[in-house]
Amino acid sequence: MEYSPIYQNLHVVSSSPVKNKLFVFCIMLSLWVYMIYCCVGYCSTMPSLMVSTANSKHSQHLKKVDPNRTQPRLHNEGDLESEHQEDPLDSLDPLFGASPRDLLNNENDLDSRGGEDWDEIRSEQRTLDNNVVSSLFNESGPVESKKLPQAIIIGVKKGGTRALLEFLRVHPDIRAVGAEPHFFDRNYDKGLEWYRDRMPETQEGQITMEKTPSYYVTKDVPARIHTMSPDTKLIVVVRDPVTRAISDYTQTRSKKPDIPSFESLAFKNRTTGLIDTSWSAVQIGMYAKHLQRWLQYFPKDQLLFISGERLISDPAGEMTRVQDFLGLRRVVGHKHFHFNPAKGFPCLKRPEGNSKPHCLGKTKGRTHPNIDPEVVQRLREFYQPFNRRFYQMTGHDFGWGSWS
Ligand SMILES: Nc1ncnc2c1ncn2[C@@H]1O[C@H](COP(=O)(O)OS(=O)(=O)O)[C@@H](OP(=O)(O)O)[C@H]1O
Repeated sequence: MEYSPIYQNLHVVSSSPVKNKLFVFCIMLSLWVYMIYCCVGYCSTMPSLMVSTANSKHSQHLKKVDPNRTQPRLHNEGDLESEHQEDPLDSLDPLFGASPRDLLNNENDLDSRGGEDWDEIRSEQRTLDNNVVSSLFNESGPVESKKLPQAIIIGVKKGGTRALLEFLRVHPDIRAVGAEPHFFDRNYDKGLEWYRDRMPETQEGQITMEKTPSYYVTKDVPARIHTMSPDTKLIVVVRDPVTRAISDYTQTRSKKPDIPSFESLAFKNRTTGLIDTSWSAVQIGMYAKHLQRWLQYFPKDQLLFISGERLISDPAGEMTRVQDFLGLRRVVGHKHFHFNPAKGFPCLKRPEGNSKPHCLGKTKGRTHPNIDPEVVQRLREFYQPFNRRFYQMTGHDFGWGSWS
């Protein structure tokens, strides 16, 4: 017989019961060390015990990873329409008339593709739950099915909609599609079954959600959502309309660096100070106008307005309002947020463990260009009556100016 060192070694090990036991003991020891390592949060490849109690209770039922989710990608970290400027609220109605001049083309908005940034924190939790807990249940598991959304984040563009959706997706009773389906504005002819198919599977008691910020300003959308279900809960993240317009412009410029300056787009006539309300970046911020349309179809208490500013300064407080509005347990709170001073934003963290918080990617929080202060001031004056009306309609002062 040929000499084989492997055979020899195996033979030696298997022939000695003491060595055999030692071998098994070493393997067991390594496994235990690895498990402990995982439990304290340093491991992302093994089932973790870091899931919150509330999460684990619900996620027991989660047998599948959301097929709609993108794969994890980590990141560490006055009416001047007429020159007379009487009452802008009475005389302006851009959305019922001509379509906005959309130099800020949304079609290729990176955000439409979904919140890749924070997928890892959720999919990790849920996949692990699936692995560990599903084995404790019967083979077939609880029934899952795709449902039309019962709640939708309808706007506004650049308000903080992605952050809100990602915060909500931490909640075990919410399943949301990451990408923006744009069903009620761009894909309506595809039918409700197409729309339903975009949704993640849910179990009894879970809420299905999506976000498409252009809904808030699109003329036909309120009627269409009402036709789908008059009970749909609607969430709007609003932000100072001047900052929102600049953010909107910044996003477009990042894709089309050659576009004209903000100042030249904002005015119809810079000398007279006439604001160009046909520019979508200006038009979107006339929140009161858009709200009028929604209130023709939905009662006020079916809409929740979240402050984009507070979503940054007090994410837990705003999340409490949203969870209450949706009739959910208050699961997402202070312990899920870590403020990242370098980014200037709250990032999501696991309640336990010491893994790194997860922040939104670099398409959020871009540096805004410096805009001529006179132009900013003129825009503030322009929005003043719209803001005031919006505060009256919502019963909430969002604090976007000293006049309030
Ligand atoms: N936690 C957290 N992390 C990062 N960014 C945050 C966060 N909360 C709110 N924001 C603000 O969200 C702004 C983008 O808004 P949206 O997500 O609604 O944009 S989009 O319409 O979906 O493109 C984005 O606007 P810009 O700062 O102008 O880029 C952010 O200010």
